[in-house]
Amino acid sequence: MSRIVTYSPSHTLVPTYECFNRCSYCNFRRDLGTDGWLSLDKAKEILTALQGSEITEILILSGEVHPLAANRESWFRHIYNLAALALNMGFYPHTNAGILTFAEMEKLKNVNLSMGIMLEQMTVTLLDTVHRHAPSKVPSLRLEQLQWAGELGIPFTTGLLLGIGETECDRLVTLETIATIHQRWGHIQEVILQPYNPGKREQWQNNPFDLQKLPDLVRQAREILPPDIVIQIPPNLVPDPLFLLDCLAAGARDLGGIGLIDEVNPDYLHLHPDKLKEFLAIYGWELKARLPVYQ
Ligand SMILES: O=c1nc2n(C[C@H](O)[C@H](O)[C@H](O)CO)c3cc(O)ccc3cc-2c(=O)[nH]1
Ligand SMILES: C[C@H]1O[C@@H](n2cnc3c(N)ncnc32)[C@H](O)[C@@H]1O
Ligand code: MET
Ligand code: SF4
Repeated sequence: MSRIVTYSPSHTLVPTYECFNRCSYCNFRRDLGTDGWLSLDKAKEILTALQGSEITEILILSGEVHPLAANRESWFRHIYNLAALALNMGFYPHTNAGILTFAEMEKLKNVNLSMGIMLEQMTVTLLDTVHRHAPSKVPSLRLEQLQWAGELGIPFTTGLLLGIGETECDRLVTLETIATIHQRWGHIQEVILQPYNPGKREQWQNNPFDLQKLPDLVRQAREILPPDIVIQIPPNLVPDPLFLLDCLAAGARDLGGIGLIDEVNPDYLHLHPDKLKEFLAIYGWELKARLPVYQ
């Protein structure tokens, strides 16, 4: 019998690429005033074209507006409207718009199946390096997001960004933090182990995370995290399929959202799920589509 690994057939909608943070590794953000908003009409056009396809999840991934900026309220309303539109058109929205207020999160819960925010790392010294110009990456703020999602009972995705200047010990601390949060509320569905990969647009241009280290980290994560949390590896960021197999052997069981473009890493294309399925089958793994909420 083959073992099962899942993925979510997904399409990403980007309300805006404009972001007041400047994470050094980001290939997604645009400066304020250089990108508009995705209109509801355009979104409707995109979603209409996706109806009847295999896509079930709409990932709403956004650049962020400062919490005190004059246009914060209209930015939030726009994200809400996009999620509501996707839901009304029969899709399952999953929003990651960075740091939200408790009230914003509570409202977005009504139009999302699940939501998420990456913890990145709990390491405060990164605020002197890659997160120097990114107030949204203060670890205590991100941790609070996980706690609020727990209080609100929102099925939640989080994860670690690997290779941004953290130590091996830092990674374990971040995993232990997620485990502790989950023990209290039980709402963390999946933890993404996301290797940093340099892209064409970013300032940083650092070396990619050493993939040799990934299977061992998956193994450690499997020991630290409660058994009902699924470990997710984005397959396009692990270009050597043999490493992907090693990650599965170490306990990873999900490949995340797979669509045409990975908006966060546009330089790294996804293999078509049919091709991935064929490849994995050779090694005794059955690739199965799932919804944004695990059964
Ligand atoms: O295809 C992607 N999906 C991303 N997802 C979606 C994820 O792979 C799953 O599709 C959803 O969590 C649904 O289970 C994220 C979700 C989050 O909550 C936080 C960060 C990410 C990051 C990515 C990403 O970089 N690429
Ligand atoms: C949406 C998530 O995408 C991740 N992210 C941002 N930039 C990169 C990159 N160059 N490589 C890999 N992941 C990245 C961060 O973890 C963010 O929280
Ligand atoms: N800005 C959000 C975050 O960093 C989500 C998109 S990142 C490309 O958490
Ligand atoms: S990673 Fe998210 S918060 Fe950081 S600059 Fe990019 S879009 Fe903004």
